[in-house]
Amino acid sequence: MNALAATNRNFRQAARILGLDSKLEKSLLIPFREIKVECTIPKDDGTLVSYVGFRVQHDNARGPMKGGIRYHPEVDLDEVNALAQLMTWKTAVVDIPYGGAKGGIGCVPKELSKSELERLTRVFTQKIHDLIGINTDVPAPDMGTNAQTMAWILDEYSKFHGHSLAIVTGKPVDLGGSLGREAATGRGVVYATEALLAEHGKHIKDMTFTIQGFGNVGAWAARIIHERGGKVVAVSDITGAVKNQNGLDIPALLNHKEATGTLAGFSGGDAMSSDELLTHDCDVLIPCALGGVLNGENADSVKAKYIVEAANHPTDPDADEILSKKGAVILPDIYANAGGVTVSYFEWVQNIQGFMWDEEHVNRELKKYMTRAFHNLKNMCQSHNCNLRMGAFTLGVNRVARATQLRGWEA
Ligand SMILES: NC(=O)C1=CN([C@@H]2O[C@H](COP(=O)(O)OP(=O)(O)OC[C@H]3O[C@@H](n4cnc5c(N)ncnc54)[C@H](OP(=O)(O)O)[C@@H]3O)[C@@H](O)[C@H]2O)C=CC1
Ligand SMILES: O=C(O)CCC(=O)C(=O)O
Repeated sequence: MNALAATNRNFRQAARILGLDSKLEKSLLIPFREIKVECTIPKDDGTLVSYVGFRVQHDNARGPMKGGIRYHPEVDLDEVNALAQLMTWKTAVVDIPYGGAKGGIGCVPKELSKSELERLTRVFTQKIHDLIGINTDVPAPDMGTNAQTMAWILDEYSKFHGHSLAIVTGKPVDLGGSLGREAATGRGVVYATEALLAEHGKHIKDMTFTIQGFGNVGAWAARIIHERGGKVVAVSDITGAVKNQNGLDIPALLNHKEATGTLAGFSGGDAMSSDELLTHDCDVLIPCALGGVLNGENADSVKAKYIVEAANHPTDPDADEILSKKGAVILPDIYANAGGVTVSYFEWVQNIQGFMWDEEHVNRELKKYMTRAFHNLKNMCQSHNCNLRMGAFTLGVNRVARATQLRGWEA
């Protein structure tokens, strides 16, 4: 089952639990707008190459649509649709005044030079600039994109619409970005993990962690867990994995990755295959890379008791079922990784106010939003007798449904 079919299925189950009217259910499922554009750029050697870019705007009942832009070879319309829909429920789960959107370009960013990436980003922005906006749709980084990508979008968009700081979030701090946004998704994952573990009478410092992906989200999550005394026993990137049952020296690993661009060759641990990482012995598994990595083939071998979904849609429905039968506890993506979009909201607010918050204030507010959302989602689990994923879906879907009804948008 692909990401869109799985997301639709979770939404329909939540709609049933909430007893939503079938017309409202249908209208919440259909995306507001799907954009598909051709982006042709000259490569550095002068040859022309074309890429396909997408932006799916899923729902705007609760506010401007919000979501990242992904550069990855597997990006297609279905995947972007699923991710856009997840953004709608995610912004509602943490109760920030946004709808959901997502974008992407099917490309291999590591095979493009910096100037090719800049041209591609600028052409994509030229193709979508009149369909995004500070009060309509605000992009941000996702896999394969970063603060520099957002700076190019801001600059290109501003050529058409005048200086527009709030058109993207996750920008460089020197160009109106928020302090704390770069770390926010990983930090939010840690706050979410703390809230979950506290429910079970446990603490990060007594637990072992395995982390798939060592990019923005994975590296920040690892760093903060390590700072809090948690033992990170294995991590992976696209080249493979490294393990150490006594706990990896995360600052040394960050330096190694920064210096060499890879985890391979790190002397403070033993190499392991990426596939083995997911079934490695640990208390908490945190997928921070691609979707669908936990599936019917490997779920039964997963040893972690807690799975914290820092990636979007890392667990397919087969794995969901197998893991819950085994007694694993899954903290779902639309809550667990919502720290990024929450601090994106703080960035947008700061840009609109023309006033910058200090980092302590950002982190304090982030903790407040993540902790409150956890309690709200637990309440949904109790009142509907459902697991954490359905607790999060019912919480998010219910808020969007209410906003839709209040606006009088019901069919
Ligand atoms: N950035 C954000 O604010 C948010 C991101 N997310 C989600 O978190 C996930 C990660 O995003 P982000 O950290 O931004 O992305 P990045 O591009 O910064 O990092 C992705 C990481 O995944 C690794 N990776 C890619 N393929 C594999 C693989 N097959 N096996 C193991 N590792 C792999 C990459 O390896 P290498 O380093 O070798 O390239 C890299 O370390 C995505 O699902 C994204 O949607 C969710 C909310 C917000
Ligand atoms: O920060 C944002 O606006 C969106 C981040 C994102 O794409 C996500 O949460 O999946």
